[in-house]
Amino acid sequence: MSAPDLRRAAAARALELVEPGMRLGIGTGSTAAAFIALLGDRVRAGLDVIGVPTSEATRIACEREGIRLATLDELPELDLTIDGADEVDGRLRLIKGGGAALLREKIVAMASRRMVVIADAAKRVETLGAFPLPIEVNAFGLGATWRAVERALAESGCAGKPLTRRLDAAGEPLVTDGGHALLDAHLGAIPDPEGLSARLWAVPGVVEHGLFLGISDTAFLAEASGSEARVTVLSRP
Ligand SMILES: O=C(CO)[C@H](O)[C@H](O)COP(=O)(O)O
Repeated sequence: MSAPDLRRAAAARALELVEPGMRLGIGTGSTAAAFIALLGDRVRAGLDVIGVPTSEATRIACEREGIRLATLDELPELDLTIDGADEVDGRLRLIKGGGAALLREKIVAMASRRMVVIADAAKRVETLGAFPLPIEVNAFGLGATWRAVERALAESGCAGKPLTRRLDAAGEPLVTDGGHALLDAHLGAIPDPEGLSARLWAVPGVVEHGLFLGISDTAFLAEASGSEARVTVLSRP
């Protein structure tokens, strides 16, 4: 069972939630791409839905599949967002932003009545933080913001952990779809995600961070079971 097979199995399970006429938030990343491909098949077979993409990459992928799109200005309330995640804990708290789309992903998820995560079961963790936490920051005053973020991390029990600036494929500083810089905090473990979230939001140059807390209520996690993919449903207690 390959990783693409697992992504497709999780995406197929989420597709069962999609009903005609729904306004969908459409996530970013390789698992979201599997969902977009399956949704495209359904749209070509006559399903009428409209989507709001969470990144330029997703917008292009949806257009290629013939999925009708709108902006969040045109559709400020959505029925359902389907998106991937980099880590999922037992309380459905997430780390997202591995694909640099965390800001739009969070705005779209928060505008949705429901956010459902699709992922390989390997993303399920006991404690968030092994995946570097993405922190989107305004490029103005980056040095000062950097130091303030380090202080916020230290106050949250994550002292002395390295912070790096995300680079793009060409090795240049990455610029997000929103025109911002992206930092990655290599924490190993986040003992208090809610406390860290509050402290990061208190830093003026922080635009958003990749902790999604209390946003998603369901995750479809796919793992191999013999030659089949088994999808486990994780629900927020
Ligand atoms: O948050 C994201 C993009 O910003 C993605 O959803 C996350 O990185 C998971 O990606 P993938 O499905 O490729 O593992």
